[in-house]
Amino acid sequence: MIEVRDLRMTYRAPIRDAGLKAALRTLVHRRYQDVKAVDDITFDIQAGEVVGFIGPNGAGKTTTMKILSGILHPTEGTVSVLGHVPWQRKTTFLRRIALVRGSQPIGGPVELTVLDSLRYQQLLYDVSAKDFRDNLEELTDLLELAKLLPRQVRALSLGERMRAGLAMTLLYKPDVLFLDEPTIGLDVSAAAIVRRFLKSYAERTGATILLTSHYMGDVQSLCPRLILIDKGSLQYDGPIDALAAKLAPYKLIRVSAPDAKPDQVPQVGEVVEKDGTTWVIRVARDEVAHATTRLLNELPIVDLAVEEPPLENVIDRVYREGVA
Ligand SMILES: Nc1ncnc2c1ncn2[C@@H]1O[C@H](COP(=O)(O)OP(=O)(O)OP(=O)(O)O)[C@@H](O)[C@H]1O
Repeated sequence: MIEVRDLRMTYRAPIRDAGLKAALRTLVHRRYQDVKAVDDITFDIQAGEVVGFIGPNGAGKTTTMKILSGILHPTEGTVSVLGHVPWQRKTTFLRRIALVRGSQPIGGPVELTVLDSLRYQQLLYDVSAKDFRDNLEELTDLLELAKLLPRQVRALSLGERMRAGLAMTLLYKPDVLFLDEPTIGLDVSAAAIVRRFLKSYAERTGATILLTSHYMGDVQSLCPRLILIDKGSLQYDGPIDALAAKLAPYKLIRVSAPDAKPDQVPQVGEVVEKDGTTWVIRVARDEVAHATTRLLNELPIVDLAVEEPPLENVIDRVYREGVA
C-alpha cells in the first residue's frame, strides 16, 4: 500500500545576518543553508495498518507526510502510495488519500458554514448524493457535529475545527489517511472524541493510517506499530509492545505490603515511587526473576505486579539519549 525506499529530503533554507543592513543586502545577494530533513528512510506499510510515526521536534515527520501525500517532491528516493508516485498528483491518487493537519484542520474558505464546506467538498471529490447523505449522517453522529453544521467555519474553536475538518476529509472515504498531530491543542475531552472516532473509523473501513503525534495516548490507543525517526533517520520500526523491551533495559515491580516496616524492603533496585505501603521498584530486566523471589521471601506481600515502564518514559529517554 505504501512503499518508501531510501527517501531523502534536503531543504535549501535562506539565511542572513541580523539587522536591517543584512536584510537589504539579501535583496541582491542571497545566501542559503542546506537542511537535511529526511536522511535515507525506508519502510513499507500494508493495507489496513495503523502506524504511529513519532520523533522529537524537527525529526522530519511532517516532511515525510508531505512527500507521501504529494505536496513535496523529495531530493532522492522512491515512494509508491496506492501504486502511484505521490508528487505526480494524479486525480485518481488525490481522491483516495487525505492529509489532515491538526494545526490547520480546514483549508477552504472560512466564511462558509460547516455544511456548505461539506457540500463544497462533495463537489470537489465528486461524491454522489446518496453517499453524501449516508456519510454525512454517520460522520455527524460519530463526530457530534449536529450543532456545528449551520455555523461559520471562522467562528469554530480549534476542537470544533478538527472535528469538522475530519468530516470534510472523510466524506470521500479515502483509503489512505495521513494524520499530522490530529489532537494538537485539544482539551482532554475533544482529544478523546477524535481518538475514539479514529479508532472506530479504522476498524470499520480498514483504512491505512499513518499518524504523527507527540501525545503517547494517541499512539498507544490507535497504533499497534510504531516508526520512530530522529534527525531524519529511522530509529525503530516494529510493534509498540516490543519498543519498551528493546529500548528500556528495566521493568517496574509494584509491591504492596501493608504489614511491612519501611526499612524492611530489600535492596533489589531503585525505589522510584512510594505511596504508603506500596513501592514501585525499578529493576534491570535480567534481574526481575531474582528480585521478585527475594521480595516474596522477605516481605509480607499482599500484591505484586511486574510492569513495563510507561511508554512516555521510554520515548522520552530515546529522544534524549538516542537508541543504543
Ligand atoms: N520549508 C522548509 N525550509 C527549510 N527547512 C525546513 C522547511 N520545513 C522544515 N524544515 C526543517 O526540516 C527539519 C524537519 O522538519 P519537520 O517539520 O519535517 O519535522 P517534524 O518532525 O514534523 O517536527 P515537529 O514535531 O516539530 O512538527 C527541521 O529541521 C525543519 O527546520
